[in-house]
Amino acid sequence: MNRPPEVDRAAAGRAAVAARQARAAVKAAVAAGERDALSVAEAAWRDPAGVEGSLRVRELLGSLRGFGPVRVAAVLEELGISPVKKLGGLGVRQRQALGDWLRGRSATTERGRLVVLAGPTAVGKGTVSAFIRDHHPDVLLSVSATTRAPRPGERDGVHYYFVSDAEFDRMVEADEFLEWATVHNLSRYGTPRPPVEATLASGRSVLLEIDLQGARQVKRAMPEAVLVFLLPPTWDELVRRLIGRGTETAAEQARRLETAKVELAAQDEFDVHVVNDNVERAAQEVVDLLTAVRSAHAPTPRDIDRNRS
Ligand SMILES: Nc1ncnc2c1ncn2[C@@H]1O[C@H](COP(=O)(O)OP(=O)(O)OP(=O)(O)O)[C@@H](O)[C@H]1O
Ligand SMILES: Nc1nc2c(ncn2[C@@H]2O[C@H](COP(=O)(O)O)[C@@H](O)[C@H]2O)c(=O)[nH]1
Repeated sequence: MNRPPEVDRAAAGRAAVAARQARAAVKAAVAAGERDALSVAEAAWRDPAGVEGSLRVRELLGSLRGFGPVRVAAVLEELGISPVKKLGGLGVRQRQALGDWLRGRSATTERGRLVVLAGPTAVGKGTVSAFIRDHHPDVLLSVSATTRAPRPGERDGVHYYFVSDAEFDRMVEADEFLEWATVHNLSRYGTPRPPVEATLASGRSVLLEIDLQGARQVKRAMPEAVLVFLLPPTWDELVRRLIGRGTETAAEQARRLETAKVELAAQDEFDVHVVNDNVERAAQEVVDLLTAVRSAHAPTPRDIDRNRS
């Protein structure tokens, strides 16, 4: 049966809006450093009719950090690509030229810093990380996956990706984690690898707020990562914070305090120690590590630590 033309027009309009939104999401992911521009181009060439394939080359270039219209136009001219060309419509030579250019660019972009924030339960890791997320949008705060249930007020994709045991198993099998661990002998937590890799490659810094086992795994996988141990002013204050937070049962609090003793005993494995007696100051010390300029004269984490003691 033939449908009236206005029905077809409405469906086509909805499809166009959806395609525009999908393209905008790809551009936003590249701009945020969550997707690497070369992998977007390669996806377009694998499937020219897909979302990436319908992205214009100038839109992809315009999503790169520091690339305004003038710089984009200059690169398009250098590569001999028309400003209206879509990624999926590039010929073999143009694909080669753009691919080489993107590869060369990522080789010369200085990688961002990876800082790992760990420390005993209730010391304030989440509080300090949230302060950094709210005041330093240039830093990517990695969102972990966990099998634990959300607490009141926690949102999926913001505080954690709340996943089932089966989904966590699948992610482990697919090697999707940079690190993962069973924490407090209870739930599993893991750092999704792709956003961390893409963000570091784009030159932005990444903060991981994870437990001791995860911190050790990251140091093995990426020795250049800076491990920060957050300390409470005193043991009694740590206990006060845990009980005052009121999010765990008495049994769970006792279990967490046992883990805390083990974690405090491992603090010498860390590059830097930060005492969380004041959230803003502790956050600033972590941010200084994330943004420190890497030059011959820049302080190393151990210098910063030494100067404080
Ligand atoms: N500098 C500080 N001074 C006083 N209270 C603080 C400070 N930092 C954090 N807190 C409080 O301590 C409690 C525990 O903080 P938070 O939940 O951030 O700890 P955490 O290290 O992330 O814990 P966990 O590892 O168990 O998730 C919270 O109630 C928080 O408001
Ligand atoms: N190894 C990892 N540990 C993680 C990760 N994300 C969070 N954590 C740590 O788990 C405990 C408990 O957290 P809570 O939110 O349940 O209180 C805490 O020490 C976090 O630092 C991760 O991806 N990997």
